[in-house]
Amino acid sequence: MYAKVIVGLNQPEMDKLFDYRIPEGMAVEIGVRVIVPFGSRNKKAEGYVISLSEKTEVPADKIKELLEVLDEGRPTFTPALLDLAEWMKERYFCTLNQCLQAIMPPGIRTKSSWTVSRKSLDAETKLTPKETALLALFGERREIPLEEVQAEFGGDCLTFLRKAEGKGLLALKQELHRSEYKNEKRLYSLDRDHPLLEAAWKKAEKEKRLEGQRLLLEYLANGREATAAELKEALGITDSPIKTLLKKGILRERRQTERRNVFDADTVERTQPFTPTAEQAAALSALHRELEQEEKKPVLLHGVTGSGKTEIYMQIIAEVLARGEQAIVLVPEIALTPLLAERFVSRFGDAVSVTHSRLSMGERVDQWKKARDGEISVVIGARSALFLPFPKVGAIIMDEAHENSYVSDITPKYDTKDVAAALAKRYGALFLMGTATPDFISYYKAKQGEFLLLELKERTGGGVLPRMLVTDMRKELAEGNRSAFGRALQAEIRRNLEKGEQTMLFLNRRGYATFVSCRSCGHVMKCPECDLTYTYHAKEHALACHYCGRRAPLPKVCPVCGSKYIRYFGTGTQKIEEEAGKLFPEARILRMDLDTTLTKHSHEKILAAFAAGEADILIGTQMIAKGHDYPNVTLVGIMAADLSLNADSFTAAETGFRLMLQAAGRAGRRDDRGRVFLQTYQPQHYAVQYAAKQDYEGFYEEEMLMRQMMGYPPFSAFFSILLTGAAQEEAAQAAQELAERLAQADEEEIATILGPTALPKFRGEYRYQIIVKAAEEEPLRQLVLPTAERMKKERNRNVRVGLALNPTNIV
Ligand SMILES: Nc1ncnc2c1ncn2[C@@H]1O[C@H](COP(=O)(O)OP(=O)(O)OP(=O)(O)O)[C@@H](O)[C@H]1O
Ligand SMILES: [Zn+2]
Ligand SMILES: [Zn+2]
Repeated sequence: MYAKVIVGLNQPEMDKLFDYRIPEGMAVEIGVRVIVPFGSRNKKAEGYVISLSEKTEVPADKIKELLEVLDEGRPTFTPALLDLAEWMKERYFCTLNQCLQAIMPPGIRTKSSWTVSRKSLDAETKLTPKETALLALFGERREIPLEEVQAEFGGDCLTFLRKAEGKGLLALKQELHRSEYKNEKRLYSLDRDHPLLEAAWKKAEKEKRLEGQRLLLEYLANGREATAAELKEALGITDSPIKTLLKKGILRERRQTERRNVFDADTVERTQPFTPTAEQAAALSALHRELEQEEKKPVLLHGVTGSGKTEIYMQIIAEVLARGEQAIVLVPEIALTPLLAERFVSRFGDAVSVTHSRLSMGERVDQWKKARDGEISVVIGARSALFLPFPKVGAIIMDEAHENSYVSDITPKYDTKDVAAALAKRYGALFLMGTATPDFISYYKAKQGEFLLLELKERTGGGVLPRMLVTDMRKELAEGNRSAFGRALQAEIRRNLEKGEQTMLFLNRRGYATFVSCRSCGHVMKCPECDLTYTYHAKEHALACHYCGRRAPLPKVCPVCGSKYIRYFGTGTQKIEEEAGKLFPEARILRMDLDTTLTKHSHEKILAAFAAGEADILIGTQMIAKGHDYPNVTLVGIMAADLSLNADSFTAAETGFRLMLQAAGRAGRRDDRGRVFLQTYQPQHYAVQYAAKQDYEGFYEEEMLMRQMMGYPPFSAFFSILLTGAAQEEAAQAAQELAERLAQADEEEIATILGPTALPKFRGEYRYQIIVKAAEEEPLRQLVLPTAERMKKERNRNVRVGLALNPTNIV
């Protein structure tokens, strides 16, 4: 038998299947991880078995054998996940290896390291100056890590090293490092039938210096088992008596692996399903119908905040579990609080687990194994929860489905929504997206019939929507108020402090300090071609359009009103906190943003403290806008709606609008006390106008007209191509060349090619972007993919080419 293997090395030329013979007696299943020999020098590498075959084209004297099967032979990739990886490869223009890496739990991959060891030389050997320098690097050492040589002689010094190796100066050696993340305990107990036990005991009782042994024997005499740490703690002994008795065989060691629980289900009270409201019942019966279908349509559940979406998820999950299938609930990383997990645990007990990036690697691997081995059947998690190796998923639910964080930021840059849909199809599962503010592409697809659209328009408790009030910050400035707090908001915060009610203040961080506007008239500097906000580049003190590449100098006065109050917009949560402290010295203030939530659980602690009434005001970025229900919050201030409205993306207005609506959803969910202040320099902006009316449909219609006019998705498709390299010249040249080749390849002139545009350096690398736009996606793919592929293969590795289709944040 032969195994067809993807070798886990990240080089484009490795992106094909390699055949290996399966040695006699080795059990190999499709989807397992293996160790394979590789290349002419039989380096070792991790690989993934994609398929099995009776025959091979590789000649018998050339074929190599698998060295080892990992994970006790249990497959890492289920058939559905393998199939998904193939799909991702096509969809996201990357290698199969990259897709498999994205799917498997981070950190389990076998790592490899190389060392260089010195050989003794005979006096005859003539050394080149470079070789002398190399040997000097060793100093007194016999062996040094390859990295050290690379740091000295450059990343591609391998040829030189191989030559030196051939000459007998040194040897290169590879070592593999497994990361198993086993939570292994070593338990010690007494072998009570041991022939030497009696004698050892007597001796220990007699001799004072063997007091440790005596204590140990006594403690374990009743058949107890304990870890070394427990023994040392209980008896006040050192390691030495344990070691001595272990050596004699009087103590026995047993290894026990435990899968860590990340949730204590026993502490959560069980709840019963609610009787659905009329709206919920209608949605549920539509979902039941869909569940019965062989070919299922993705479902978009558009329900206002508090309309009972979560309850619907739970009732669907109950049905899926009853069929013996599993369910995956995706939530944005930041919304994944214990509170949310608890709601699911209260219904499904210890069938539920959670997984997210704040868990330790070991905890994550354990949850992954539990899914594989059928120990859990519901998982709530961030986007990687999709890739748990469940046997048969019956439903994939995506909460807060409008969220940007669902887009992966490392290769492959997948959109979780697309991947979830593709995976659901492979499982034959229901894919349910729930949100109060659907993103417009999804809403458009639903309206076009590609998704099934279900709507919930009322809050379950009959709660009313809050009052929305717009504050014109230009007017505040004109009347002498330079503060970030409008006067009306200040008055309402005071009122809330007096009444003991809570306030939330939102500040969007996206686009922080990157656009330029006039504080007198609210005019925002925009690219005249694309109608997208110019991004301010501080270094060059200039404006740049990240879409078409146009540049403009920073104006000294406002081109509309002539005011000198031109500035790049930006205020941080910290500044708001300072100001709030001065304005309301008696208030207890909490702040939640990236800085205050760096440590594990800090995010939950802040929210829990606020929920417990330990603060009057919570200031935060959009991370506080998600799905939390605080009955005592009656006032919400959106400090600078402009920040999101003016991001440099075609989705800026939409994103800003949705944020305003979500923030509003936090106010007064129980009664009619809810008030929301929308502070803005652009009160006339259509997104602000519609948000004030909480009119999702109205805004959607108008925004779609704009997009159609400007030719943005969903009325067009575009690729953002990013060329990245450490050497500026080289990256710029490659970008120029690719743009030219694309223009040449576009014989039928279906596409518009914008750029290359230089983007700000990122992690020390130069970046150039090309945008290729066309009316339809398929012909665009046909044009861009082969051209970019060829470029990738021809270019040396110094310039990387990354592709993204219709990214919402262009940069
Ligand atoms: N059928 C029902 N009868 C009574 N109460 C219900 C019903 N369904 C849900 N609820 C309650 O109404 C509240 C809001 O429901 P839920 O949290 O499911 O709404 P949601 O749409 O998911 O909210 P959000 O948009 O904030 O995520 C919850 O306290 C929930 O327990
Ligand atoms: Zn102006
Ligand atoms: Zn432009």
